[in-house]
Amino acid sequence: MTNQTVQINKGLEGIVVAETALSKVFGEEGRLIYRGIPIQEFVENDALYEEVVYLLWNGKLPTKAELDAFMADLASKRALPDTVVNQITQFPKTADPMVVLRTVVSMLHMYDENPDDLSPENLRRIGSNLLAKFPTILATFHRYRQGLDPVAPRTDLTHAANYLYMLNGKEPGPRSVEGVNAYLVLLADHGFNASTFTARVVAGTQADMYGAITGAVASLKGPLHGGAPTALVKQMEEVGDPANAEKYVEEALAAKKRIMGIGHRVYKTYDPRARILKRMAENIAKETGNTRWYELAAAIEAAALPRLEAKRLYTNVDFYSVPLLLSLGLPTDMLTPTFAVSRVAGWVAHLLEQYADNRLMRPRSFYVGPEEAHYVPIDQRG
Ligand SMILES: CC(=O)SCCNC(=O)CCNC(=O)[C@H](O)C(C)(C)COP(=O)(O)OP(=O)(O)OC[C@H]1O[C@@H](n2cnc3c(N)ncnc32)[C@H](O)[C@@H]1OP(=O)(O)O
Ligand SMILES: O=C([O-])CC(=O)C(=O)O
Repeated sequence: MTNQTVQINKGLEGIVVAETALSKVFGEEGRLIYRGIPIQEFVENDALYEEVVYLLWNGKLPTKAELDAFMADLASKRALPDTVVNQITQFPKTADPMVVLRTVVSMLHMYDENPDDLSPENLRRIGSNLLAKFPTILATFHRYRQGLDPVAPRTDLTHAANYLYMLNGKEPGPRSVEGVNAYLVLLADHGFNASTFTARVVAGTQADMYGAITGAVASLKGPLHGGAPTALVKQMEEVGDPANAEKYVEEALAAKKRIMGIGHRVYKTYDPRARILKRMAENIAKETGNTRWYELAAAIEAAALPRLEAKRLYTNVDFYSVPLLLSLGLPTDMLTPTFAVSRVAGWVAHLLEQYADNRLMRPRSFYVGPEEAHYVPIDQRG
């Protein structure tokens, strides 16, 4: 093989490595379906996040009785072992919540009686255990770092409502619950995105599900993936006022900087989730009177898109998640963790597929180092 004959697909662009029946991204058309159902139908019908999780994990929408049982099971798994809560309260208060999440997910393997059994029933048990506990891990840390006691999870609230309740210590209003629930619904799965692929690579070695999800959280944290909102907040703060957006974007692009929340490996048009999130962010901004973030985002987008259209770069899901979640009162460093609260549904669903039909993931690299060199003893090296 020479570098003339080998085809190198940097970033695995366009490479198909497995089948999935979970979600399909129509990159040219700007459409997304979960098991055939267009994502906007879930939002239009006020579907609960738990319904989407059930759909992804079971291949069908739940009946009322199935949903009730599924929600009761998740709610019963929300609490963390006391030892884990104690450990979280030893972490540095300045820790990044994504690092806390990554660490605690890995730690939970040690508190599970049967963590390495890869049978489908056990994998479902672990998947629901993790999905149920993500909000509790984050809320426990968020309260501790503010010097507050953790709030025990409630079993009578939905996933979205309980998350907000544990973060803030008070029952959230319907607008916040609706907003967070819709956000969780929209981000639950997205083909072979980087964090999902990471999870599948780990599972491909038949390592445990805790390890695969730990890897997925690590991958989501990066600014080119789920970490983009944090970087976008920084850019918004630099812009400061919508009137500065044109100048800021022009200078940033001239300096070869990226505008965060713009561009996508698969979408060559506006991300359908961003369209919905934009509308929601605008409505919430108007309703709450907290318009700062929405106005900044809209001004940056208006300055960026005409300049980036020629490269087919459009608004992605991370962009309007910023004004939406900030207007709902989430702190900046909880944006990416909240993405993880949603996406764990997809990770688990993909892992169920991967373990059920596994083959070790092992691509090749093209070696460009020297073909012949020799060991030199340390005292003879110059
Ligand atoms: C949930 C999610 O993960 S959605 C994505 C979240 N990430 C972001 O929003 C970060 C900003 N966006 C990006 O960095 C990219 O668009 C990615 C990582 C999402 C996709 O990247 P890729 O498909 O690998 O595209 P690649 O990095 O090759 O860029 C292609 C060209 O577009 C440019 N480009 C890509 N994104 C941007 C951007 N946000 N701003 C400015 N220019 C950009 C690149 O500089 C490059 O230009 P060039 O051909 O002149 O060198
Ligand atoms: O699919 C991708 O590459 C990134 C993305 O939008 C997601 O993970 O939701």
